Amino acid sequence: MPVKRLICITREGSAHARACHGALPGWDVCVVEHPAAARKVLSQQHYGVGLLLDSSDSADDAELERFLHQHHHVRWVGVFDAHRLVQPALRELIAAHLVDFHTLPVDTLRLQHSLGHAHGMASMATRPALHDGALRVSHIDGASAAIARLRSHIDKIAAVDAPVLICGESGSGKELAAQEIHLRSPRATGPFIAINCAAMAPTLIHSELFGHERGAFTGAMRDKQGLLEAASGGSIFLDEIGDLPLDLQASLLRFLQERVIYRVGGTRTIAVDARVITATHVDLPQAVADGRFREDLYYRLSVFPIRVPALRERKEDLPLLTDLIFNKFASERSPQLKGVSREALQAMARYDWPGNVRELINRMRRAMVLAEHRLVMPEDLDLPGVGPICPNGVGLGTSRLSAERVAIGESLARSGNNISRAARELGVSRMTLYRLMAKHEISV
Ligand SMILES: Nc1ncnc2c1ncn2[C@@H]1O[C@H](COP(=O)(O)OP(=O)(O)OP(=O)(O)O)[C@@H](O)[C@H]1O
Repeated sequence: MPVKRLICITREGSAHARACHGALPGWDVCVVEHPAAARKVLSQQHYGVGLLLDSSDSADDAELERFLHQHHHVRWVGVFDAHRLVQPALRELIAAHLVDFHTLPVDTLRLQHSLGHAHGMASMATRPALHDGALRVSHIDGASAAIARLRSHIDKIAAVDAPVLICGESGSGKELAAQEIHLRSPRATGPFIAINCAAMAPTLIHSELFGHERGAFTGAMRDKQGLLEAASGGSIFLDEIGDLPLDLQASLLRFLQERVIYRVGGTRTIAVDARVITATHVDLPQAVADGRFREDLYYRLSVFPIRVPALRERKEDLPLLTDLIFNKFASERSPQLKGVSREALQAMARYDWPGNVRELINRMRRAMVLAEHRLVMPEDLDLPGVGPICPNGVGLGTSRLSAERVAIGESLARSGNNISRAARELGVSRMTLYRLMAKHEISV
């Protein structure tokens, strides 16, 4: 039987602590004296269950509240002096953060029972593939076939030292993909420099990218290295490349052909060894056709074109991404909030996410702060045009289809795309699940 691990916050030497330890056979207990010490332990090791023992000093409650808020993954059980239970702050803390509580003197059998229950619940919630850093191969999260394809492209492209052009809608993860290419490439130990060409003033962009020599223009008091030079040995990511002014397109083309640059006002060539990764959310071939983008540069940049799929094309990733966002921003959430409701996930699946993952992050963060229930509800997300499951104009058939698709997507995500496990969980045969996946165009 696997050892059950427990982190226990208690004052050393307390009689209650000794009594409780003796009463917990089968548990591997890590005892710490205060939340700060527990924080350190939890940053290094995973504990599913925690015990707050004999915290008889109400002056510590605010710190304890902050700590519990941050460590909501742990199922906490508390043991308190009965007379403290009249204190409103402690009552709120128990209601918001604990799965069970006991009063002193503790009934050890009952305590064992609630810790066992907490352990069972914690093990249900564990997703090793998400929590174990060693298993994470990418920080582009998603279990959909579209993301698997993207990761596989990135793997291949990373190894080859040629320009990459990343296309995709705003907020879909183009910069993340660029970082991933860099991190998986032989240049990973070199710099990764990201620039948004649309955000830079046209008058500055030339000297920012290529640098300048002293006296090149008014205010150029000394020589300055440009971002391309700074990226030597690593990669430079030029976001919104479609917005690069035409004269700079010529300079960039020259750099790609000759691997040398001229600083503004300079006459000597400087060799630069930087991989160029570019991204655009506009249709570059159209920009070429309109004369806004050089055709020769387009072909140079798009040796390896990759496309980051929009979130609406991979809605089966929503439960997993939502879960990750919830955990990442858990410290900002309203205290009573424990997770995201099935209804909210269903509403998300009916929304098209024009702002993609960035919009999902923003809506979730807002919902987590403003939510008034234990779970994020559809109304907390405030999704435009997404009414209740069966609003006017959306028939039962459509609602059923959408719910079916979400349920399949969630189940596949939970089972790590294991068809047999997902089919068992959904209560259908593997054949039926394959048929339903084909119907909803879900692939793993
Ligand atoms: N698959 C993903 N997994 C985890 N986080 C993601 C994923 N895709 C995007 N994000 C997150 O969404 C946000 C937007 O991503 P990113 O900046 O890479 O998008 P972008 O396509 O470059 O946007 P823009 O076109 O506006 O520059 C970031 O916080 C990023 O970490």
